[in-house]
Amino acid sequence: MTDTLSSSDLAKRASALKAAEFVESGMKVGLGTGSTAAFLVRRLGERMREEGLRIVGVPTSAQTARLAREEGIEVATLEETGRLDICIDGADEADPRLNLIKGGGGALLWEKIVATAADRVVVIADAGKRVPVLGAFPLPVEVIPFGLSSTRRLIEEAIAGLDVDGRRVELRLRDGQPFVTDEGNRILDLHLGRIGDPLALALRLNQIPGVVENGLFLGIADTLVIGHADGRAEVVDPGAAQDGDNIFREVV
Ligand SMILES: O=C[C@H](O)[C@H](O)[C@H](O)COP(=O)(O)O
Repeated sequence: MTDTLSSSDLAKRASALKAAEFVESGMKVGLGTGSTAAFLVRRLGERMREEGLRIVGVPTSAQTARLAREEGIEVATLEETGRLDICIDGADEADPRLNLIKGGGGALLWEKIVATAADRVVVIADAGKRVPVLGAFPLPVEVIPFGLSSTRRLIEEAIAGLDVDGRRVELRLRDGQPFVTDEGNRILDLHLGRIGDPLALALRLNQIPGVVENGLFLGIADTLVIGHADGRAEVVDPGAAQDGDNIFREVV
């Protein structure tokens, strides 16, 4: 199995295996989406079979719900669970304050709802996801299909006045057709290059009618687990280890 994994997948797996150790029996767990989160869900399934771990999982996408069920994890909704003990999810970019871009797989809306319902949010990623400044990865914005071209124009106008390097807005396609999210919405990818003020951008985007949510996760993550291809994983916990003062935490 190990032989067939790329070095990036080995790193993703290392971070997921480390984060799986934070999960204890009886916990209600938010289950992320994407290739890194898939390693986590499989590991939790393995722990259930090997050690009798008992958890309830709240998936952040239909895709993760399917995988969790395949692994024998009890799947529930947030309505059923109430607050979660922990949410573990991947990311597309993470800056030094653990602010993130998410939604590369189109699951940002459920992911943000599930993450903000959890007492602890752990991000799992390979080292390449760590960036000094967010924005090289296109920022996904979930919009409703009604009035899409008008919403898109308003987004273009909004970013024209903000501290970013690029301004291209692209409708996400899959197999030549507009990508459809689990909520039946569309994704606009904002090619910004560099996001000088993520908070200003997040607030501005979410004021636009037709925008459901954006992929900036500001002040949401508590811990970052960075995996390496040799199987090592570093746990970065800025709240505990560094300044501990995340200016976004109270705001978004
Ligand atoms: O919508 C998808 C999610 O935000 C993913 O967690 C993110 O795109 C990272 O995915 P991966 O682990 O596949 O790089």
